[in-house]
Amino acid sequence: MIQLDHLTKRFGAKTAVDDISVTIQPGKVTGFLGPNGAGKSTTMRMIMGLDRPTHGQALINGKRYAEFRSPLTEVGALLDAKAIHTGRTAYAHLLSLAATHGIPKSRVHEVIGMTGLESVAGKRVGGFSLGMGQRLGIAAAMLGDPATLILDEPVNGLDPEGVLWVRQFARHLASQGRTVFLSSHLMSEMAQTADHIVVLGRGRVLADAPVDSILAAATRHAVRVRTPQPEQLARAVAGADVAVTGVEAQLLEITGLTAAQIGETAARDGIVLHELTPISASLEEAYLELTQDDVEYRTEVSR
Ligand SMILES: Nc1ncnc2c1ncn2[C@@H]1O[C@H](COP(=O)(O)OP(=O)(O)OP(=O)(O)O)[C@@H](O)[C@H]1O
Repeated sequence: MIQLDHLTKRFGAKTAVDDISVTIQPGKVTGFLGPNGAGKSTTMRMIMGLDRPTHGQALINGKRYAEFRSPLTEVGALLDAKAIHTGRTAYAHLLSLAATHGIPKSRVHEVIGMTGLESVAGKRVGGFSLGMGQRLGIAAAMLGDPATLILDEPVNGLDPEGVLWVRQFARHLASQGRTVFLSSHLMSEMAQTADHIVVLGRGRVLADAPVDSILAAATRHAVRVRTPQPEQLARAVAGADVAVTGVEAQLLEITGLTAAQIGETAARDGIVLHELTPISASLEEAYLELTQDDVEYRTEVSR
């Protein structure tokens, strides 16, 4: 479990993380979402003891990172996949990490197998693809068999196969009862990977909820109906939770009813329909809406 308790980080006048209190539960994949600059990496760095909070604290299973006598066996992290000595082989890299933490050689072979690095373990890390580098970073994070995993943008820049692998691996680790906390700036990716989502915008928590309820709240369901009898249809479907909006002369957008309910009402009243289309706002659109006031660097469209 990871507990963030009024966690705050200021860099001079800039507040990167602004008083966040969140609990990240074991046995689940928790997605940490937010636009660039939202404060995700800074939060993860504070959990890992790499940045000191200005205020508040971050606890892993009840302790601060600095209090662990053997941190690698408590928490593994992938924070910057490129920060690896490039001249070494993957095997040598993992072996030296293991040696300095009293981890047996057999575990190095285990994590190499677990992350599918067998065929490249003897190759120099400098020649690794991004995907292989990510796998190596995850292998290093798994060396101490930690109960808590923190991965910063683990799918960034990966091909579809790599993305799928990270997704399945994260789910597998959570199913073993581990706490898995991973960041992304892509809602669609997180919706497929996470059980629970924490959305950050300008250092503040904008949402902290199970992925299902985020999806339900985020997606707008409406039905587009084309009919030569719009007034009649609007009267026929009228009800407390129903909203009818005119889009064009013979085109309505109706919320609060399913396409089937609208079709049946129209049939009952003899109203002719030319089109009946369920529409839903994409998840990515909903996420942009949620964070639009919180994007630090907005792309200006020049005309
Ligand atoms: N060492 C630092 N000194 C000054 N400002 C910093 C420092 N580290 C981060 N920041 C600022 O804090 C804010 C949050 O940055 P952070 O990297 O945590 O965001 P992020 O959500 O991880 O975004 P990204 O995906 O772009 O890394 C940004 O405005 C960033 O410029």
